[in-house]
Amino acid sequence: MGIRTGQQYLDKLNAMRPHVVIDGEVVSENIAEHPAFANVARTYAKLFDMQHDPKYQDALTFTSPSTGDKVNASFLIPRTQEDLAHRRAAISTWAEYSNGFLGRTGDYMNSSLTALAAAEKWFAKAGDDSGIDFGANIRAYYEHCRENDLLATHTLIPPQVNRSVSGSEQLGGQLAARIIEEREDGIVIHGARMLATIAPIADELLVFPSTVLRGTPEDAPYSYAFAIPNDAEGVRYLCRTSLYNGKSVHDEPLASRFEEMDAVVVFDNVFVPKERIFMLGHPELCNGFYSETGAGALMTHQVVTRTIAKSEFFLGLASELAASIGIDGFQHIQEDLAELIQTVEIGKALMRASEADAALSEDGVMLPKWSSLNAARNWYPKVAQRFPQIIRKFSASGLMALPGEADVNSDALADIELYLQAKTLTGPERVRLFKLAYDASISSFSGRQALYEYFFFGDPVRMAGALVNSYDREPVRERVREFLTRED
Ligand SMILES: Cc1cc2nc3c(=O)[nH]c(=O)nc-3n(C[C@H](O)[C@H](O)[C@H](O)COP(=O)(O)OP(=O)(O)OC[C@H]3O[C@@H](n4cnc5c(N)ncnc54)[C@H](O)[C@@H]3O)c2cc1C
Repeated sequence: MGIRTGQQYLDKLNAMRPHVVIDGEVVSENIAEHPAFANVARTYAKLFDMQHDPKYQDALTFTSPSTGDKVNASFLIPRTQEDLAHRRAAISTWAEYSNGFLGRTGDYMNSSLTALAAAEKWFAKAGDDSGIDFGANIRAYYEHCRENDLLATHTLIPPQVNRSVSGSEQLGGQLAARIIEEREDGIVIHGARMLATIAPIADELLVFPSTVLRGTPEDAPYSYAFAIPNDAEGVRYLCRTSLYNGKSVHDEPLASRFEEMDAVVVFDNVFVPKERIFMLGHPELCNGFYSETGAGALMTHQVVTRTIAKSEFFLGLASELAASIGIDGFQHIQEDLAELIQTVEIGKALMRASEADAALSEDGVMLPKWSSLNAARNWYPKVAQRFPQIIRKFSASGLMALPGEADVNSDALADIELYLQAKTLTGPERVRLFKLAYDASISSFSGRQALYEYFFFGDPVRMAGALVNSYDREPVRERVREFLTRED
C-alpha cells in the first residue's frame, strides 16, 4: 500500500473504536468528526496528502525495499550521510508546514521504530529464553507501520502519584501499568501510564520502557516494550479539555490547526499478543532501549529538525511584529532579535555537526553524532521558554487591544482601520498578525506549547544528569591537571 492519502487516514480513524473520555463524554466512533479532534485530524490528513504532492514527494518519500511502493522517508534506515540528509529533508518539510507546532508528526515515532528495527545485535542480546524473537517482532512491526503508513504515539512514564518512590512502589505496585499475567500467546497489562499525546487520533500506541528500572524482582512486571492498536480492548484514554476554543483560523491561527490532545492511558486487562512484544524482562536492556539501539539518536535528529523550524518561526514572527509597530530600531528589541538569531543558528550548527560527525553503528546504521544532539536536546527546552516572553515583550498591550474577526467584519471596521493600523499594516492586517502573536505567547495553546518543549523529551533536570554522566570529561580534566603542573 505505501503512503496513505489524508482521506484514507481519516476514514480509518473514523472506523476505529477507541475509548476516549473527554469533558464527561465517551467518544468511541467518528473521532475525526468530534470538535476536539476534527481540526487537528484534518491537519494530519494534510500531512499525509503532502506525500502525494509532486512538490514534496521526493523529500517526503523513498521506495520501499520490500514492495517497491513509495513509503515515508522517516522509515529510511540511514546507511550513509546522504540518507540522513534525506531523512532531515522529509522531517523539515512537515516541520515547516506546522512551523514546529506539531510535536507528534508521524516521523517522530517512525524514527524510533526505524532505529529499533535495524538494531539486530542489540536485540540478539536478549537471547531466546522467553521463546519470543524480539528482533524479528520489531522488524515485522516496523515493516507493518511503514507499508501501511501508520501514525503512532507512545506512552512511557508512570502516573505522577508519588515521585519519591519508583513506579513499581506506588500504591503497593497496584498503580503503574504492569504485566499481571503471562500466557502462552501473550501478556495481560493492567494499570496506567501518565500521558500519550495525540492518542485519540493515532493508529497505534507504543508502550515502551518506562523510567529507569532497578532490575529488582519487584520491577520485573514493569520490564516490557510492546505496541497495540489505538482501539485495543481495555484501553481507555482520559483527555484533558481542548485548548482550541472553537474560533476561526483568523482568531486562533495556531490552536485551530495544531492543538494536539494529551491523554492519560488506562490499561484495563489489556491483552498484548506475543508478536507485538519487543522486550520482556531484561531490565538492563529496557534501560538501554533508546540509548543503545540508536532510537534516541534518530528521534533526537527528528526533534532538533522540528525545533529549528519552530525557532525560525519565532524569529520571523518577532521580526514582523517589531517592524509593524516601528520598534525594530530600539536596542533592547534588537538584543532579543539577536537572541532568536543565535537560537536558530546554534540549532542548525548542532544539527549539521551531528550529521557531519555521523558514524556507522555495529549494525551498519549511519547514526548522527550523539554528543551534538544531546547538547541540543538539553539546551532547547530552556531557550524555547524565551519565545513567548519575547513575543509578549514586543507586543505589550497590542495583545489586548485586539478585536476579533467578527468585529473586523462589522461596523467596527472603520474604527479598526483608523485606530488599530500599524506603521506598516492596515488595521485588519495588524489584527491578524497580533492574533498570531497572541496564540503564540499568551493563549492556553501557547502555555501548553511552552510546557511541551520543556518536558516532552524528559525532565530537563534528569536529562542534564544523564548528559554529565555520559560525557567524557576526562580529556579536559587532564588538560587542567597538566596545566597545574606545567613549569614554563
Ligand atoms: C505537553 C506534554 C506532552 C507529553 N507527551 C507525552 C507523551 O506523548 N508520551 C509520554 O510518554 N510522555 C509524555 N509527556 C511526559 C514527559 O515525558 C514528562 O513530562 C517528563 O518525563 C517529566 O515527567 P513528569 O511530567 O511526570 O514530571 P515529574 O517526574 O513528576 O517531575 C515533576 C517535578 O519534580 C522534579 N522531579 C521529580 N522526580 C525527580 C527526581 N527523581 N529527581 C529530580 N527531580 C525530580 C522534576 O524536575 C519536576 O520539576 C508529555 C509531557 C508534556 C508536558
